[in-house]
Amino acid sequence: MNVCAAPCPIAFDLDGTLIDSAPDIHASVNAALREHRQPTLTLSQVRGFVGGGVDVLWRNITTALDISHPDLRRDLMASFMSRYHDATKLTRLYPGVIEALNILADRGHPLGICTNKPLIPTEHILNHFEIRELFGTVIGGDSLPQKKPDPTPLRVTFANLGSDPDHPRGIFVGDSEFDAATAAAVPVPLLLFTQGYRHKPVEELPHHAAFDDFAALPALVEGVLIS
Ligand SMILES: O=C(O)COP(=O)(O)O
Ligand SMILES: [Mg+2]
Repeated sequence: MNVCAAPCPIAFDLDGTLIDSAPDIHASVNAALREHRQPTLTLSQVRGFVGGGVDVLWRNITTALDISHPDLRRDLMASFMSRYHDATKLTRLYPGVIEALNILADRGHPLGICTNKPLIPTEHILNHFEIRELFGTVIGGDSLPQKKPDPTPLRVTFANLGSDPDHPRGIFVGDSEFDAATAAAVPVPLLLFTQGYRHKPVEELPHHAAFDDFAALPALVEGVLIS
């Protein structure tokens, strides 16, 4: 595992890590399904489909609803995106996120976003919560040809934050199987937020430390750093 000295680049996942966005994703999915006279899904079903980006979300939805026609799938995704690109009404920051980000920024750590959410809704939600300026780089699910769990987006995030591209240094903060696999592939330490959209028990995901309250994050970051 690569170690990092302060100031250390810190990359954050978005959905299920900084924000609880599943209610807005659920609402946009169901509006698209209704528009095309399809059955709707529960919040917990949709929450379980988040993490791999929009293509994975809709692959899961069409499998669950047994929708096989490619034209219908394309129309559903277009209808979804027309709502999702600026959906913020039902989305909340997890408690303590702003305070933790400000503490880490004040300590001089360069901060970035590495999400599988497409860039347009990502930028929209960061601006909505007035936290966009805290991040030196924002890599979305459609910013590069690769998505998490491919390590490339996280490597690019750290490189954009000043890390040597050939020897990535940094810390990743995320919530899911996708994030755990990505951090392990770079490799960098993962700080796992346990209140997000993970499927498996915490013990089954490779991680450096786990936390359920953002108030604990600054101390966990300090614990990773070499002095
Ligand atoms: O939108 C998704 O499916 C995943 O987004 P995340 O990478 O921020 O968890
Ligand atoms: Mg996530």
